Amino acid sequence: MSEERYLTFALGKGRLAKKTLELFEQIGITCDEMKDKDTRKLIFVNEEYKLRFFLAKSPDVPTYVEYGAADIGVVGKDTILEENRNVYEVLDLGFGKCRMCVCGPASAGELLKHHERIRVASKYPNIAREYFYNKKHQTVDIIKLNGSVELGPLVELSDVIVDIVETGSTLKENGLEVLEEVCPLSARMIVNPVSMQMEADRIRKLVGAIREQLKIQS
Ligand SMILES: Nc1ncnc2c1ncn2[C@@H]1O[C@H](COP(=O)(O)OP(=O)(O)OP(=O)(O)O)[C@@H](O)[C@H]1O
Ligand SMILES: O=P(O)(O)OC[C@H]1O[C@H](OP(=O)(O)OP(=O)(O)O)[C@H](O)[C@@H]1O
Repeated sequence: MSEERYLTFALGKGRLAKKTLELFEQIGITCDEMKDKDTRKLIFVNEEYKLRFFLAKSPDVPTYVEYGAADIGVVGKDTILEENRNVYEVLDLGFGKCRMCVCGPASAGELLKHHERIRVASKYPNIAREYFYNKKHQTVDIIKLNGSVELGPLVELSDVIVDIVETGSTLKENGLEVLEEVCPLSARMIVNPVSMQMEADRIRKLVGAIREQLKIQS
């Protein structure tokens, strides 16, 4: 009889990782080694269930999953939309809730209303392009930034930004506001299409257990 292969998980580093591991713990899947903040180890194994976990930069998670280097990934919907990889999105995990929004000074509202050719700064150029060109049919100039995107309008690099809003405090502290909502976001589970077939039973059981756990919590 062939030995069961490891099911590999790629988890986005940062805000979502802790919640993801908590959720796995609630359904009995533990990986204590991963909690050690000082470790330089990259891959963690749960021998009992034949699982492997690794943390990766969020935008790389859909890449690992598309190529099958990971069977399953957990990442924000923003990253899924931006990276547009060939993966199945199987579950909304319900945490990491926030919104993708067009933000700027109140005065930029007029520029949006009149479909002016504005400058849009964003860490998410593909989401910004999809929204302005395909949804709003508005020609804009998109400027890619890698963080602290709110600086864009403050230093006049851009008229508006497309960025994540959670509590709204970053906007408020910088005299900016939400002008339009692009879409709601939360953490999602994604699966490699081949793994979905080859490991159908294990993945179905896992997704079922998580879904039940999420129901209990809500
Ligand atoms: N306030 C928030 N700001 C950013 N992301 C948020 C927020 N709230 C929830 N999220 C979700 O958490 C995910 C991870 O965000 P986080 O900033 O921790 O990691 P990241 O995208 O890898 O960023 P970086 O590498 O720049 O730190 C986001 O992709 C998003 O789906
Ligand atoms: O509505 P809020 O609760 O204020 O959260 C939104 C802020 O958090 C994120 O930035 P992050 O902290 O990830 O840093 P970054 O700007 O370097 O990406 C996001 O890009 C906003 O700036």
